[in-house]
Amino acid sequence: MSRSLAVPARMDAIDLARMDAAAEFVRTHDTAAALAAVLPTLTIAERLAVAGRCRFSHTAVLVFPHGLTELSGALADRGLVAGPSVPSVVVRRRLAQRHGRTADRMDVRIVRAPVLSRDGKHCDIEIFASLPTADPDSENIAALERAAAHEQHLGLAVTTVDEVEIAGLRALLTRRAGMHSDGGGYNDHEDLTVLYFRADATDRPYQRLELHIAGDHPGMLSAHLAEADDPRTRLLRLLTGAWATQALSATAALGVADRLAARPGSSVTDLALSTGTDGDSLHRLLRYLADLGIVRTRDDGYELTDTGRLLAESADQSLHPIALLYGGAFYQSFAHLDHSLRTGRPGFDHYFGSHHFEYFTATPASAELFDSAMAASASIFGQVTDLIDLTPAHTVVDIAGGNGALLACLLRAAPHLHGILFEREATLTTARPALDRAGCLSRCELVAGDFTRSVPTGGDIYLLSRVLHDWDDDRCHRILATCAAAMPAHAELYVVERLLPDSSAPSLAPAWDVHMLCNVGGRERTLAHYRDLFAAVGLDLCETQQLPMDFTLMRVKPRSV
Ligand SMILES: C[S@@+](CC[C@H](N)C(=O)[O-])C[C@H]1O[C@@H](n2cnc3c(N)ncnc32)[C@H](O)[C@@H]1O
Repeated sequence: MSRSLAVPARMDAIDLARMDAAAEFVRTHDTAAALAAVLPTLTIAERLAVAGRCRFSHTAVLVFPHGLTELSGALADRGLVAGPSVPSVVVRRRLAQRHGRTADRMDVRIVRAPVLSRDGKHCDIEIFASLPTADPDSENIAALERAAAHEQHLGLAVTTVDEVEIAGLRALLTRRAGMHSDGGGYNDHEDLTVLYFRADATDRPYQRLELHIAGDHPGMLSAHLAEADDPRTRLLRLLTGAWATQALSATAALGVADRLAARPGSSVTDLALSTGTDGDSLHRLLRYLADLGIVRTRDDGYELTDTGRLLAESADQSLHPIALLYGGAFYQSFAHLDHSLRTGRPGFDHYFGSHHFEYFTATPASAELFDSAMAASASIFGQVTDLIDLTPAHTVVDIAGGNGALLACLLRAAPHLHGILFEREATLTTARPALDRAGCLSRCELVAGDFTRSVPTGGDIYLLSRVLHDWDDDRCHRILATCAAAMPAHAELYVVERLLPDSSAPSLAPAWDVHMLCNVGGRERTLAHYRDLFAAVGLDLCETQQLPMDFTLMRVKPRSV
């Protein structure tokens, strides 16, 4: 029953319904269920890693009572007991910033009311009570805040104060769970650091998550706040993606990365002299590269970060050729994405006048760069080797295997194997010396041909790595049909591709799908799409295995009759 108040209630039906929903959520969830609800894109193992370092502690709402008496009454009406109030620091400042005021013109208190979670653990609903002030706009602000519900969140109490573990948690939330920093702060009244995260997805009961950490952690907090861009800043950062591509590509092309790899701590003067660049311009580039996380300062010079090291040609599994390709031909063609969007045809063909395979054939230097760029992802190939049982096989046929990097991995892992590299004549020219350098040429047959017409028969294992995504469904059917026709009944086909996720899970595949649209004329696909392509030519998808860099290995077999 509602209590009679001396003044009419200020809290409205929205405030009360939000408090009810917050309490009900706590009663019906435990830590595992709460994490599943707000972090649906994490794998079970990742959620277990979060649960190992956090416990579900509260749900939070912002409401607008006249004062704490009205709030306590509303809580009592719901069978809840208001705990003592504490001044809010972080939410008060956020409210002030949103409405262009100084924090001293806002009065926000934190009141917690205990509620047992589904597993009987002590949790709270955390209520931010924004009290009226002399500000003539108080009621307008209350209405705007009620409509936007900016402060609703689900709170996790972090059970570790180890900053490395907390950094790992932040990385899981931002890189794997698709959340981004939504600010935070330190409340000295409670000696608590809070880090807020927000997901743009609307398919979850709380879009915001709070990590609630005992003590003051200024370094961690400032790193988190630096990532909390407002939408305008975030969009501006995205719009400068082309600048980042060129900065990285120039760093690779001019040998800056290699010089830094050879001489970590080099001064700008030394770097400029050794790379033939202008000192002031190079200095400005290095400052941008530091912002991008590619270099960092050391004494009075610079050194590469782990990410930056991959730009050096000399690096193990270097991405140098990819930097040159993405900053070169594929950069120029990406400027014609609008053509692809209007016509469904590659911007590359529109700009260069021919399909990229033909263009690369006609310009051998670009062809070599393309083949090296493909081989630069060879780090995934090592893992493919571990996932295929090579023992019973005699012959591996790599269809459109580029310069033979994957085939060489398999042949090196299994000295009894014989390999066939099936490629276009032009690519075999660069593949031969590459296989020779890998020490595999003597066990390899190089066969030139067109995979839409026929491929070598009699293999035990067939490979199609990053081939199908180059083509539309009709061409894929043709390629797969020639493979199916050549494969003995016992043979297996292994397909490497990036799968489009079924959910909003973060993945490299959507970006590469647009790249395929604009540069190649192909597409990335979901697992179900691939299964249908295989089924249409009598092949069955048997198994999938996850590879690094969001690739998947699919095992496919001829359907037994
Ligand atoms: C994206 S690359 C993949 C290379 C390699 N499998 C890898 O994963 O690194 C696609 C390859 O398909 C080859 N290719 C294109 N058209 C072909 C055709 N009609 N017959 C055989 N190979 C072809 C290209 O030469 C190129 O090396």
